[in-house]
Amino acid sequence: MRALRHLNKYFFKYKYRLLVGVIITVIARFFAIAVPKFVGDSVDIVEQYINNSVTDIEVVKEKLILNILFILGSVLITAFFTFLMRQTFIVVSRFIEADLKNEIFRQYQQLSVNFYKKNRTGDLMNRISEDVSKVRMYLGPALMYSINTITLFVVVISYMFSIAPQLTLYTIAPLPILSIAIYKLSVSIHKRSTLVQQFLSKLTTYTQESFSGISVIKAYGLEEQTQERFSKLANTSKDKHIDLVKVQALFFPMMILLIGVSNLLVIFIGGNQFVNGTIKDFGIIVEFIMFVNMLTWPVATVGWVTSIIQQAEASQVRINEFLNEKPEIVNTVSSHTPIEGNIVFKNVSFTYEDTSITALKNISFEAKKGETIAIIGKTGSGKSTILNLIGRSYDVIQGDILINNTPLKSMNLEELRKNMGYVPQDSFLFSDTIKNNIKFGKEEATDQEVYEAAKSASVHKNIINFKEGYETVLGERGITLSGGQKQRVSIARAIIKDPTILLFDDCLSAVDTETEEQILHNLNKISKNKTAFIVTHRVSTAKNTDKIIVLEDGQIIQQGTHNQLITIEGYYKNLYLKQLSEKEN
Ligand SMILES: Nc1ncnc2c1ncn2[C@@H]1O[C@H](COP(=O)(O)OP(=O)(O)OP(=O)(O)O)[C@@H](O)[C@H]1O
Repeated sequence: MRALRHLNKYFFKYKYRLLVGVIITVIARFFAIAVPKFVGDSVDIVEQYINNSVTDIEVVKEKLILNILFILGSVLITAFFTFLMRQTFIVVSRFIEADLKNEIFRQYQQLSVNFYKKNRTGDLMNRISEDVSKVRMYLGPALMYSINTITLFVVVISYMFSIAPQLTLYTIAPLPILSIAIYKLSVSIHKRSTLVQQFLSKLTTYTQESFSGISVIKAYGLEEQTQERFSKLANTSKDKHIDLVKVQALFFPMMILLIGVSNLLVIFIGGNQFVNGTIKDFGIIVEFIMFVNMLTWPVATVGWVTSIIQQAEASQVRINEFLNEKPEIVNTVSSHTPIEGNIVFKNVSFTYEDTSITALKNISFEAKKGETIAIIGKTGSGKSTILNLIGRSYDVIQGDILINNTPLKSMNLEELRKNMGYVPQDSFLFSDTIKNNIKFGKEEATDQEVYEAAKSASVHKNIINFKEGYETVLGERGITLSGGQKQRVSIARAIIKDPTILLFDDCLSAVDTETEEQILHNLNKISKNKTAFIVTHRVSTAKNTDKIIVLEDGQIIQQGTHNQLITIEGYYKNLYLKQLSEKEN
């Protein structure tokens, strides 16, 4: 129950609603026990008429009608309050469920890129959906049934004791057995349903992948094999379901058996006691039979609730694990720290913790405000890592990165990110309209600003050629953009932000050289006061920049302008000559 303490703050938040819930439950149970009492009374009056202790049939009739009206009234009131009880507890549980989801999502947003690398997306999703659902069962049904059971027990059993103590003991004796049996059954049901869930999610993942990769499956003629693997998974999933159904099928028969045993005990022992005079009224036996039936379900819920709490505890442990995770990149500065574009790397070395790969070794360079820097080098040489470090996706441990002589860590992180326009290597677009995808960089942007940004990224003409223009929906529900179009929409998203620092991570690779030239030309115009870093494999991209940094194996091997570097023997000159001859051929 330790992990579940995390939820106490939410119980506190909704304390008044919960208090109302408890009062409603107590009222509902009080009226519920009135029914057996009036039934018992009715049997007694009939019995008295048969024994001739009451001789006037009109008195009997009047009493019976009155009891029927009381029963009807009690049933209606009980039903109304039971409705209110469910409304209160279940609604509160839905409130807390939403609050908890928000808390988890907020935490996810704060956690750094490294966290996402260490944990699988499926796991992150499960904790915010499956696990929260299990916790909700504890917040809603478990709480509601517990209060219901406690109230019913206190009210019913004390009433039973007051009218027939010995018979009460015999009647409730089998109930703990029922509770334990239901508990065992619930645990077994839970184990089996977890397996069912696992296989269902395997099946879903497999199906999803098969649909996404349908073109590869068809191209390699793998339909048969894919079908076979699907059938195997579907069969195992079916077997697991049957296992579950077998155990679930035991639930109600077991309850009926134990209710039957309790009823028999009431009839047998109650009957004997009535014959030997321990019990005076025959109606008591009828009342007790009704009480036994009334108690059975709450007793069964004790076992069920115990297993719900166990599952909720296990889920909350998993949720807390992520909630307690400390973000690696934190903002320690709340004051205003102007972001100017002078960026200096001083002896920066960087090793990725998870792979132990040293991506940068003793890197030093300077980028002045307004300059455009090209970073060029073989694949895996550390180009993207430089951009990642400027954007503080990771923190530097060895060496320093300074922006206007202030270490990066001493800058307000929010301000830093606001002043940064980053275009990743594989551009990601949301399943939304093109316009909203561009506006992602500046929510309040006007249509005109969106068009201007798209023009600067040389994608405006493509967009207006679509039937729906800027309102064209992308992704699964809509059209798929070509690689180059995607890259350019991503560039427009960065440009619209009008940031101080632009980080382009090889984001012109899918664009033809002519369009690339246009974009670079536009960029030149808009980046007068901005510092821009362009990671590239092409000399055509690098040649007009203010400085070119050539990386190899995490080290800077050359640095200078295009004109300087083509005169020096080395990587850049070789690349230049190679790409030149490719162009000529
Ligand atoms: N997030 C990461 N976690 C662990 N290792 C990484 C990570 N990103 C990159 N690396 C490793 O660091 C090295 C440098 O990678 P980086 O992405 O900076 O190279 P790059 O020059 O941008 O390559 P490319 O041109 O292929 O994009 C590589 O060996 C890579 O495997």
